[in-house]
Amino acid sequence: MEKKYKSGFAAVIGRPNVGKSTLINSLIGQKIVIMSDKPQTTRNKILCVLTQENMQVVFIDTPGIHKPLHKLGEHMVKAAQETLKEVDAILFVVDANEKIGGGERYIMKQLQATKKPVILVINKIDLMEKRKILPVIAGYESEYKNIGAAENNGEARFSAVIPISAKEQDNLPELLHEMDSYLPEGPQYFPEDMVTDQPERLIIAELIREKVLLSTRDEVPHAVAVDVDEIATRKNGDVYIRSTIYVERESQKRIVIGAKGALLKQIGADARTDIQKLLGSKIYIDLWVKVKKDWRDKERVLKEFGFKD
Ligand SMILES: Nc1nc2c(ncn2[C@@H]2O[C@H](COP(=O)(O)OP(=O)(O)OP(=O)(O)O)[C@@H](O)[C@H]2O)c(=O)[nH]1
Repeated sequence: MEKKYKSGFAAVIGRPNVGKSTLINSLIGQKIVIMSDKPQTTRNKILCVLTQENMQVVFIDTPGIHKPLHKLGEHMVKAAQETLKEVDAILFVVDANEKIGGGERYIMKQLQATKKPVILVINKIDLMEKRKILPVIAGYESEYKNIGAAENNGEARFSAVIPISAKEQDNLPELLHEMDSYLPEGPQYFPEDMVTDQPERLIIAELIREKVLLSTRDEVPHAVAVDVDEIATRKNGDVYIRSTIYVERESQKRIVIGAKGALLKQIGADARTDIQKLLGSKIYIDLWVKVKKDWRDKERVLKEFGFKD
């Protein structure tokens, strides 16, 4: 019998520096994850789309989940938790060589609230003697259980534990094989060439969204989605980008546009600087603001990210 195609979302969670970007890059086989040292102000970020013969996985980052509460608004933590409730699996990436600390415990607590399959990915095993890996696994399992007992009065377990080296590309097929069992049957949503094509669009949208959030501060709290409607390269190499910023209310639209369009202009100018860095060409940017009440709906988000009907 022919095996059905599978597709879905996986969140990649872990403290800074554990190797999330390296893992994504190794999975994809080319460097498309934008490593940014800017503060993570956004809701979610598509890290990459991995297309294989039997499955397609969209890896996303949910910034709100890896930082302690005091550093972030509660609403961002909530937003991240909501996202995690919609993914099919969660990859919790840790550094095998680091002791379990407050950061990991904080994340594990969040993860238990999601009730989703969590795959513990123990990274950087190339830096460790093989015999020392088992105790690391046992350490995490017992912590997770304890947190589960304290939080939910119940036993909590990782769905799987996979030791890997993202850098040496060790055990990655096993990780993907494991993921396959958590993905639902579904179509190949994104075209195969997504890896090189779409992320650029998504990253541009992401950069614009970041500028909107930065320049409006908390006045349009995360009620913003950005679509890149058109990217056209002119004969001389300049790039024209038309993009729509979606907000949920008229009042938010007024804020984003600003007095005499000043804020929108500023957003465009700031975004242009970054996009120019990304694309390496001269950029013209045409920004529109629209009110769309239901963009938060899952369907809307899926569409935004290029899903077909
Ligand atoms: N030896 C070894 N080093 C690794 C491995 N994976 C990642 N690294 C290194 O660890 C450092 C951090 O890796 P990143 O991939 O940037 O980590 P990250 O989790 O994405 O970090 P943030 O973007 O800060 O959240 C880099 O110097 C990587 O080269 C691994 O499997 N083995």
